[in-house]
Amino acid sequence: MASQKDENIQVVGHERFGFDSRAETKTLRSLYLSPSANKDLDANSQNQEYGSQSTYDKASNTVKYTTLANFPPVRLLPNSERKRILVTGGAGFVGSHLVDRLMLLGHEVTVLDNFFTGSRTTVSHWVGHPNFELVRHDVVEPFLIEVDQIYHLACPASPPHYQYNAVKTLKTSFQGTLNMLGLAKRTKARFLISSTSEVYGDPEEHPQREDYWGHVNCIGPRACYDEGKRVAESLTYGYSRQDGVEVRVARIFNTFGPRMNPYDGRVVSNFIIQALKGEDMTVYGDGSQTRSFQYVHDLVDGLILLMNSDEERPVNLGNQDEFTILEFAEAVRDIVEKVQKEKGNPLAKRVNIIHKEIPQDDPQRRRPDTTRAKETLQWQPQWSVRQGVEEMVRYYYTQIEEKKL
Ligand SMILES: O=c1ccn([C@@H]2O[C@H](COP(=O)(O)OP(=O)(O)O[C@H]3OC[C@@H](O)[C@H](O)[C@H]3O)[C@@H](O)[C@H]2O)c(=O)[nH]1
Repeated sequence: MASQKDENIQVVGHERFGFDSRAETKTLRSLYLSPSANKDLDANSQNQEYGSQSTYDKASNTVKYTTLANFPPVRLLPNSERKRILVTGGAGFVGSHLVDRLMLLGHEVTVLDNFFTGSRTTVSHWVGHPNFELVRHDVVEPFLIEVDQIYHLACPASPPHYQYNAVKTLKTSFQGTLNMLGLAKRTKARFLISSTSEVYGDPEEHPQREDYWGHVNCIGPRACYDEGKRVAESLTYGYSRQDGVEVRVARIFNTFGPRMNPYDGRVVSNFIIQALKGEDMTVYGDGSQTRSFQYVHDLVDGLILLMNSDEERPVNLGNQDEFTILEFAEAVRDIVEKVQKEKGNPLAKRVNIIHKEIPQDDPQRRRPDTTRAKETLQWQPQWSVRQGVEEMVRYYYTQIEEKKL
């Protein structure tokens, strides 16, 4: 897991396409990392005034919730620059990081979420802020609001979650996208959909470029998500051609970071939690299948750039560093051991890596060709996988320590 640069990244985001998305990493971290984990990564980190809404008391095994009087300072934007932004799935893993960024930048943000896989706690630090609104709503039902931009992220994304109720996943992808495109048409809002690398299925071309049409088993267990997202893309371009809706399509490759549901079954959270708890790490199959993992702040940078650019074609957003799953398991184990040692809490013995049956239709190789994102958005990931995994390990470490997991 060679890292390109492991220095502390102080600022994320860009000033481009008339939209300034820069934010200080320490401010973002204060919204999801505990003060001690934050200090470990950055000795100059702010003392957290707003990120921590609950305090765990070991002696009494109680947790104290505080209604926050303080919000993180948000940028003051002139009316002409302040946008009304809707984020569907805004209480999910990716959505909540996007919401943090858009809020810090000074925009008015409305989050729609049915909390099926998202959680109110991911955005609770903004509840009560005058620029923020949280609405429990399922996108399969119409929703009316006046907005300038729509980030349509709502859909379960982890294979066990999206397969749990396949029909609902398809309905969310189709009906939900139809409703949000209808809203974009009526309000003339710009519409961005979070599509996925899964539209390429088990790819026969490597790496995957946006003009590759994919290799999807339309009757397999993954089809509800893969075909759901494919039809969602078709709908999106239908509205663009027929109704002139301004559309943006992000094909998101494997993404990880803090606030990922630790039990959603995806590989990064599974491996970290298993290693932290001293349990066997479960590699599916022989572990020779590959993935390329991007850190969530890079994805948020890419989504905002894409939304504000002129690029109407689909754009891959992902990290190009490709690992076999077995290599990745070993790398995660090393990082977890490093953090445990630093915390003076090493495990008595190294966790084992064991093998389990590989799920049907599991893609064998996956790596994005990100030439288009580089050329049209001037975007490329700045976080190494190691930096991201380490931050995520520290996040889960304190969650376990504080008995939140
Ligand atoms: O405990 C585990 C979990 C997963 N895996 C393997 O790790 C690889 C990655 O699995 P994940 O479940 O994290 O993610 P997948 O790549 O299968 O799907 C993901 O693709 C891109 C996104 O759109 C979605 O978030 C998700 O569907 C797979 O080969 C899987 O079989 C393990 O070896 N062990």
